Amino acid sequence: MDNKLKNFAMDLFNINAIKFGEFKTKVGLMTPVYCDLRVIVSHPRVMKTLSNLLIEYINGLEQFDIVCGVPYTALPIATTVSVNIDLPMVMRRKEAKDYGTKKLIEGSYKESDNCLIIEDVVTSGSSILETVKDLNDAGIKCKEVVVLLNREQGGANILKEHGIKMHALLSMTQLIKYLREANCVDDTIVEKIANYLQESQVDSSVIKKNPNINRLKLPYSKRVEYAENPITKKLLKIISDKQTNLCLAADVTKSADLIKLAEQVGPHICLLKTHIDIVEDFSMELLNHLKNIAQTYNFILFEDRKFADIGKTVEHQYSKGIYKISSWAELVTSHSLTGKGVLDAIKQSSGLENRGVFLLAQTSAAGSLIDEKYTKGTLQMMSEYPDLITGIVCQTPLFTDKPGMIQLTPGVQVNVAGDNLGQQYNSPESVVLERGADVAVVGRGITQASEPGAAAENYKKLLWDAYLRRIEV
Ligand SMILES: O=c1ccn([C@@H]2O[C@H](COP(=O)(O)O)[C@@H](O)[C@H]2O)c(=O)[nH]1
Repeated sequence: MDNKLKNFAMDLFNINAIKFGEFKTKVGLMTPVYCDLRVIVSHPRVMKTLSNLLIEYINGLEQFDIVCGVPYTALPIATTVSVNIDLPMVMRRKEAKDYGTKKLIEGSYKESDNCLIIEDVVTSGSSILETVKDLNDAGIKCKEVVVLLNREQGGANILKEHGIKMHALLSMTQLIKYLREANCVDDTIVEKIANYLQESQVDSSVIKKNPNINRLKLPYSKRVEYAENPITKKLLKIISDKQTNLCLAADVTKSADLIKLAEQVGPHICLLKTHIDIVEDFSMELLNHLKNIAQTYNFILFEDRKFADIGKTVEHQYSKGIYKISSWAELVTSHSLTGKGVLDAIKQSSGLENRGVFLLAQTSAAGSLIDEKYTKGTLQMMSEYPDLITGIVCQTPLFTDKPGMIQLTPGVQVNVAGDNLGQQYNSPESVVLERGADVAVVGRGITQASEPGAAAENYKKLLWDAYLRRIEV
């Protein structure tokens, strides 16, 4: 089987079914490898090989009453299998006809027939689940799917969670290994794909309840109506009106520098993020200046306080002390570490009408102790406080089905070299196109530029162009 698969991998490469470069996926993110198996229908020899490979695989599985291909690419593949092993096939329509039977499943079948599903490529498994749902609604049982290629991005686990066992002829790792051995790709591509697979894992949250709502494809202006928090609405409107998804990390230590910076970059940003406790000559006067500048240039003041204590302490840290954060920062960040008490404290002290919170679910720092369980717990907290949470601070698209929430991504610079204290950078294009950022945080890329205003304008343009490419305007 190994040799046959290797030859088949070469066939796929030769007919241009596997491409390397920069491609957009179904959910709007970028990928360095694209599998377009629709072309197989034009290559009967490759189709025959695929059919034989699938049949060899299926013969090792339990018996099925019927087979069904996931529309559309897998339809002809399932047909060849059906014809060659004499296994009846049914077809799933993507839309019901508006005349005649209005059935979604075409063909002859009995209720409780056991159906084998066939699919070409699996990323999240969402298309398979849509097919399973329609088959189940028609009374047909589906427990197993055979796929040509598993992209290894989490689809197998998601299907397992839904009671579907996935069998794959090839995994992405295997495919790339075969192509490397045959010198069809070089080590740089192999490494790029390995990194991409590691960084683009998906979980059940990407299985959208409503396939029409995907924040990565929706313009900011259209997302306003989905936001439940008033500051989130305000932010989305500012982003849309000013055409900027740039947040400045204004990490300077003197009031005069902060004011000057705010004036210089004001026209180009939607958020001005502060660490107010690093300002050596802090006074409430500084905040009055900042509030005026924010009003003049229409941006939001955002204190990156990263609350992480018990609720009662956070209540004081938020509203009392010398900084009185709640009185001027419309947005703050919080860790999810100590649980919901923090959010309740912020909610109580601010009222809901004019404050929002970004929860930190991942960090850009190397060696962070945040693991997958912590990140998932943070997303759960987000779902429980839709009226308070503005979004999530993270590095990868952890959610796509909540267009009213904003993904804020720090660690952004044109020069992606990183610093000597663990900060890791990605380019403006990649955070928006590959990592799902709605708003990108840029600090030293602007503050250390010789002309911060011009640098901010440049970042604004790069980020906005990437956003336009993402939504395909
Ligand atoms: O994971 C995180 C969370 C927050 N930050 C903050 O963003 C800026 C980044 O500044 P640069 O100069 O662009 O590195 C800074 O204020 C951090 O506190 C982050 O970097 N990573």
